[in-house]
Amino acid sequence: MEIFTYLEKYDYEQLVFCQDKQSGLKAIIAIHDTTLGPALGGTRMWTYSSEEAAIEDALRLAKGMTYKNAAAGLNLGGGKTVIIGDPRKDKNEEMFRAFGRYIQGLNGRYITAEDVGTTVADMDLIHEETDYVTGISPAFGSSGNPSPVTAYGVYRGMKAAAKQAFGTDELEGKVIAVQGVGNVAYNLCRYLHEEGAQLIVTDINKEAVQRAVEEFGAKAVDPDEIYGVECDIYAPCALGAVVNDETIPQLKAKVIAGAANNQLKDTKHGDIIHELGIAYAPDYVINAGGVINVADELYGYNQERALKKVDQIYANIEKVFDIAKRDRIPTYLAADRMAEERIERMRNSRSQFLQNGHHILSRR
Ligand SMILES: NC(=O)c1ccc[n+]([C@@H]2O[C@H](COP(=O)([O-])OP(=O)(O)OC[C@H]3O[C@@H](n4cnc5c(N)ncnc54)[C@H](O)[C@@H]3O)[C@@H](O)[C@H]2O)c1
Ligand SMILES: CC(C)C[C@H](N)C(=O)O
Repeated sequence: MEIFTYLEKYDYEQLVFCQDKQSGLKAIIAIHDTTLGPALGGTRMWTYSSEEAAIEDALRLAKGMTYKNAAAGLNLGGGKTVIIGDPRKDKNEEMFRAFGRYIQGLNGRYITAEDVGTTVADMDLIHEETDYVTGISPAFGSSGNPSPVTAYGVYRGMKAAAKQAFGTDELEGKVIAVQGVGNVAYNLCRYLHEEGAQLIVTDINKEAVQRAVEEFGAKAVDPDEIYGVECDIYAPCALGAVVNDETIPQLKAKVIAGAANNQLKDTKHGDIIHELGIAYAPDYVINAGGVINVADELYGYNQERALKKVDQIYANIEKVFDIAKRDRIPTYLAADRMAEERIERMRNSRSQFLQNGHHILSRR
């Protein structure tokens, strides 16, 4: 990969490589765009097949956070970290402490939180070295694990998408196919079950499936079967790239609404499902509940205020569908337009002079 060519093409600001021999830390922090504010995005720990794959993932995820934060109405830019390693066996205290010191070195340009492979306990270790971390333990007056709040946002966004497809946002009696019943989807299933939806679930983790069957009366299917089941709504809550050439012909659902990041394998798949009349709730708009929740820590965490903001995911999904109808475009493009327009408006509003972000006389 020609790194500077790539950074220039997609307008990235900064790429930081962090190495600590003693702890084994190998981390890549990507900062995409800080027009709206400091870059906020989680830290993913994963066993990448190559360094290039890790760099690509960090870059792709950081750009995704720029769009997610902008579309959610947050005054935050987009960034993300990947740590190369196996989260089940390569973690140690020194690693997260060393990483925290690297974050501190960026002096607030980047703020981290949980992502796949990292936990609240990891964030607490980072917090030993820097304040630029969110999703730390509630014992610190903080917001803790973002997953249940992400689930609430997905639930609200799914209702808004259902309204587009079925004329009502009632989910009672609707058949919903949930792919992956991990941290987010377990909580999502609880909301859906409480509203009277019928659940079909799958996961490669048998215990996770069993729990959903026992607690929510869900029907279990094998991982490969989930795409083709008879259902009203398909909720991808495991992996990315699940809407692709192989899966689209199998889909019976009228709505796609789930937590997973980067659900469309390629943008052309967003065009295809649009032509098929499937109502797609763009991933980064519907799954913004976690980042909205952790971002509230920057104002002194208030759960009520955070959940009120997460509730707005319903209106944000409605807005995406309105833009799609107005401009006759697929919803994934409408979401991009919504995010990009906000960034541009804010960039332009900064053309007036302000001393250090404050009025020139404010230090008197
Ligand atoms: N946790 C959050 O707050 C948050 C926020 C935004 C987006 N997301 C995204 O939502 C998705 C789920 O996040 P999570 O925190 O619940 O992760 P998780 O790891 O707790 O859950 C994912 C589940 O998917 C299962 N899975 C993996 N491969 C599968 C396959 N091929 N078929 C079926 N199941 C499979 C795993 O066994 C696991 O139970 C991820 O894509 C994540 O990036 C999470
Ligand atoms: C900041 C985190 C809560 C971000 C979350 N991992 C996401 O992808 O939205």
